[in-house]
Amino acid sequence: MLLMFVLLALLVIPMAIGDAFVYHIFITICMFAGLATAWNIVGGYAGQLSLGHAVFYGIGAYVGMLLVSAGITPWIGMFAGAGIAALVAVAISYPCFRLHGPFFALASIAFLEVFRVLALHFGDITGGATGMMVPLETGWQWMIFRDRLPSLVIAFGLMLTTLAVAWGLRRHRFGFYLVATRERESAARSAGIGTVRMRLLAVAVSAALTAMIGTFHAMYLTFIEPSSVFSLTFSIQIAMFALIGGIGTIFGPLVGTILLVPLTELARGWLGAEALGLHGFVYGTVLVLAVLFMPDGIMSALGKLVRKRATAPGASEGAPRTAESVERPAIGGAVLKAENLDKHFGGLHVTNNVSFTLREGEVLGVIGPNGAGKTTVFNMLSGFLKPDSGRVLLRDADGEFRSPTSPGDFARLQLGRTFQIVQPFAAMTVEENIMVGAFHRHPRVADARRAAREMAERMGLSRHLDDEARGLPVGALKRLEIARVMAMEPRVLLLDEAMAGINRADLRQAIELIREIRDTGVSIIAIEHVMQAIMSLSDRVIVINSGEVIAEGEPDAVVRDEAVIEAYLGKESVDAEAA
Ligand SMILES: Nc1ncnc2c1ncn2[C@@H]1O[C@H](COP(=O)(O)OP(=O)(O)OP(=O)(O)O)[C@@H](O)[C@H]1O
Repeated sequence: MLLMFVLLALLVIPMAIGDAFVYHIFITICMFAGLATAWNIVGGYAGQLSLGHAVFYGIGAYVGMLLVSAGITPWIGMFAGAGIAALVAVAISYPCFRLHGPFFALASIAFLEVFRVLALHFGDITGGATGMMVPLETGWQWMIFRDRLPSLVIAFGLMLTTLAVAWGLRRHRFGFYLVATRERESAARSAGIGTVRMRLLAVAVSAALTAMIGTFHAMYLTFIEPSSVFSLTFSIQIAMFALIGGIGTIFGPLVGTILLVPLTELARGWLGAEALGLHGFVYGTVLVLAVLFMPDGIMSALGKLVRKRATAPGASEGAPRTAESVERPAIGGAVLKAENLDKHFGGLHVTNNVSFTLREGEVLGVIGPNGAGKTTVFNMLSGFLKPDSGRVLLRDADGEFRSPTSPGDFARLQLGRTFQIVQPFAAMTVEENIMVGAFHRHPRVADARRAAREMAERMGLSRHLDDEARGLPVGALKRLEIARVMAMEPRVLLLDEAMAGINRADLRQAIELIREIRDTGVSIIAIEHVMQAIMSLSDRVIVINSGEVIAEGEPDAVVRDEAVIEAYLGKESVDAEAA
């Protein structure tokens, strides 16, 4: 409601005042709000801090201008520019996505400089440093007007389009995937998300929208030249509006722009004549204050003020729901086979000829001293590491054995894994975290939400549904990790120290929970140091020491094995005595 009012005001206020300068300010607000919102799809949702977004704005401006010079309307030029910008965005972002944080930002600045130099160099086409001017034909066809009102209407329309795209994206599965990728790339990959593809899509959409606004703005200014179009200051301004308003939020960039653009323009208007540069000082002071007092942006600060952490009606108090007792299915044939897995890290032989089989409906415990290579085996069983030799075979739903290679392939074959150090999507709510897993089986948002709520109830997380994952206690975080994976409805579940660091009450619940999961027919491999859990859950145990399987069998037999006592259990009891 408030948003409608604000948006309407952007159109009505300049019309009511009718002053050309006021029109100019509001056109600038709409343009920057659109640009900052488009930037936020990459910088906020996907977490790639681009400081070179003026590249796409410039492509839109130049393509539009060149086509107008050839007698083609900017309404077509706008889409041509968007298409070219999207292609350029994919081409230059693909190699840069390996870079994170400041390195990605630096690379984006480098590309901006390359485009500025190219525009100067190909002066025959772009007019070089002299710039390009539109042929002064007015009318809707050329997007050039004597009055300011039509330009405001177009800028407003472009801003609304961009906001609608950003809003739709964030609420769509794609938006969840983008934010999950930003928060924890490995957890996102284990949920079957093609993280590189997601980022490329984001950058393409963002670049296309930015270029469309670029075409419009070139027509509005009627003149462009390389240093003002491919400008670092301009790029930083776009990012700054989004950062101050609330990076990653849907409407933060709009709010940031509405507050900062009038301030810049008015300060320039009022103070520019009095004292040269003073407007920059005023603007800078406001930025510093905003960063000091609202480091996560205005929208986050407002969100914290109004957020009510309401308890969902009928929510359980944190204990996993006890399921009606289901008869445990009989253990079946092989479902996963590790064959002669060998892995080196430099000179370190981390796993040596590791082979074992997991059978359907079985719980296979994996124990061994710290640094034995257990997690490395898990990483090979889930596609995060490629073995130097050997292979992993996973049975698909039709009973055929396949040899998947990437985490996405493993996820598609219904293998889910947790991580030794929990990997929640910290800035997402508990519900959203579980939805990321649920999308695997339920592509529609409403279905995924329903499945996530059911899973939260089963895991005793209902009380926390609307809480951000970053604030959860350890026990709940461990349950959330399992909930996200279970929402994928896996047939094979890999648990990496799911019970480390939890208290006794939580431990009993966790053991019960894993029994329930097992009784639904899921085959489980669990790395665990908590012997109580290993002894009460495992049907079989394998012991890994120095990268080799040194024992395998029923839990009671394995713990009496001399080699196991020597390598693992004995050492632990000596440690316990010493403590
Ligand atoms: N990416 C890597 N690069 C180099 N060495 C690694 C890498 N990952 C693991 N290692 C080393 O490989 C060995 C096995 O590590 P791994 O994490 O598989 O052991 P673990 O049995 O899971 O231990 P823990 O019980 O402590 O988790 C260790 O010596 C570790 O330092």
